Amino acid sequence: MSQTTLKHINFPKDVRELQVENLPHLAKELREFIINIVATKEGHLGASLGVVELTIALHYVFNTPEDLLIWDVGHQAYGHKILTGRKDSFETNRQLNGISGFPKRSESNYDAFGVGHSSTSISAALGMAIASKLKGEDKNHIAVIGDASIASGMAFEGLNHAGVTDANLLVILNDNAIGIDPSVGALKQYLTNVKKGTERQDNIFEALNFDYSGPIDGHDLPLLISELERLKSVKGPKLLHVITTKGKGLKQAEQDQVKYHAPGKFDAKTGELPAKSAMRQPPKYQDVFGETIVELAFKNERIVGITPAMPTGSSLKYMMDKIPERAFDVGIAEQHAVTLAAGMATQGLIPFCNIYSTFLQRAYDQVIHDVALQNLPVIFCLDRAGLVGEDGATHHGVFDLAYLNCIPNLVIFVPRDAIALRNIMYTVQLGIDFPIAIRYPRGRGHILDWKLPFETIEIGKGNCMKQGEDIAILSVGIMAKVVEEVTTDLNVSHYDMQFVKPLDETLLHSIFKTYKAVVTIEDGTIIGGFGSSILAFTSKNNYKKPVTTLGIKDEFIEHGTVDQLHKLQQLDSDSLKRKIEELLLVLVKDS
Ligand SMILES: Cc1ncc(C[n+]2csc(CCOP(=O)(O)OP(=O)(O)O)c2C)c(N)n1
Ligand SMILES: CC(=O)[C@@H](O)[C@H](O)COP(=O)(O)O
Ligand SMILES: [Mg+2]
Repeated sequence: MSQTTLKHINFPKDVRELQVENLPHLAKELREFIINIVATKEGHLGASLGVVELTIALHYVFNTPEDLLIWDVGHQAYGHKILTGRKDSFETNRQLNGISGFPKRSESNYDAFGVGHSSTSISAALGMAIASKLKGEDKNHIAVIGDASIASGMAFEGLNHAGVTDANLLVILNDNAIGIDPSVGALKQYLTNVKKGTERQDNIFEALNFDYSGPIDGHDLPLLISELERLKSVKGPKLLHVITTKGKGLKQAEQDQVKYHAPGKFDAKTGELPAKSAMRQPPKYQDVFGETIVELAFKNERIVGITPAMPTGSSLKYMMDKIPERAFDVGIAEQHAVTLAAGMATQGLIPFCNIYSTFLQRAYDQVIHDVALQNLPVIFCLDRAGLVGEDGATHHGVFDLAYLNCIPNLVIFVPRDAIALRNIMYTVQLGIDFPIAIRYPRGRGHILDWKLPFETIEIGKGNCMKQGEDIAILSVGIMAKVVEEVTTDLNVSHYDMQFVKPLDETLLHSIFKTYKAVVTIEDGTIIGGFGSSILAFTSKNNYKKPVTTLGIKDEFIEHGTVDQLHKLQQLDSDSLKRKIEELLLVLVKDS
């Protein structure tokens, strides 16, 4: 085959017909292709660069899609997508109406399982392997899982079960010694010792009845291929330990693996990131959290911070750097993070447990059973609430208001801006006798001067932002900004209710007595969220005024920019304005 392999490749036939000695050239082209597109279109970079050889080897050796290949998390699957029919659409990756950044069953039959949240691959592959056996089918089932993801409880549950089956399951541990941030925990130390050759006895995977092989160099294509060929004929659960370098092939990505996990735009030739803008910008909510917790923790020694594997993303890193003995990265372990916080709270500590809204879904029982039921004063800081943009359906933080709303004892606060976030953090560390969830979005707000002297926030109180006539718009969180834009032109009232729970009932009674109609707006699901609580309030109190509830509709929202998605959900200022004007017309007609 000529040197232009990727350009003319027709998958899978052409790849499988290549000589092994031609595969490194394909790997080189695949890397360049990924770098060139991610440099301009953005996305996850380092993880996919690290598994280029592994991707080629897997598709070369196994008969995908008949053999079922599952990528854990799926942020490393760009090479897989490009090789399996999505080369031409790859430039639409993560964009509105484009392909998803993660494997997705509806996108390709090579995507055996939909992913995005970590540590699901072993259970899913085991489920498929058991199904194949029951159906009498002879297939291979392969889960590729990273060193940070395999340390999660769910992965261990899968290993523990698989070890007592004769399922035809191959787990490939892609060990690059890093998650988004450096991997943590005793398992990480164990894997490091295995690599150094100081931990050859009592192999943890052999102890779980897996046929263990490795560690082998995951960039050595001939070696990978011969090892995978050998494993094809090994029966039962097996684990191949592969060592790779995250960011392989792009110098900067290898050197700064945290930044190049998902670097944004960069120069494809030099690997350089663009210079930071010199213009003063409003801070990211994450940095408001990170800087504020440090400021508070220096004064209040009972404050502790917890993150499950997202120190950089959440900015808890600031506290880990300044007060390391009170800031904990527990790895991809959301359930543990929540119950750890609960345990700390029983002993008088003030835990700020920072979890992305979407990942808290995994620790729902812990929130209910370990925190709320015991009414423990855990402070949940739920980052990435609302629509997160290009990560799409697996990552939007739109369910939290609904899934938290029904939990007794739990207070839910949604700051409208950075100052409110800072002030609620200040307020709750002064002392609370209930758990609280504070949920805020990804990225920057709009307030430049946010580091003002702290003020306390009265629990359960809303604010009147603008007094008008006829219609009251009740917002929570960053929707206040959208309402503000609309109410500059329209003579209606705006209330920032702040608390989804408890509702400010005194304020609500006065609103329902004053206005002809009420509109609620939130960046969470309409079902079960803030608006639904307002509807429940009206029916409980027998108010007959019309209430319009705006928010995320009853559907999974795909990927796109946050602005595009807000527009599609009619949560942008033009849509809100249209809605209010329609309502005003109806009110005029009815009067
Ligand atoms: C349940 C859950 N928690 C957190 C994340 C965020 N996350 C995505 S990738 C990642 C690190 C994965 O590391 P590893 O498994 O070692 O794969 P690598 O990136 O090194 O290829 C984390 C923490 C997630 N996707 N799912
Ligand atoms: C794959 C994954 O789950 C993370 O990499 C996630 O994309 C991080 O999101 P942020 O960029 O919002 O931190
Ligand atoms: Mg890793």
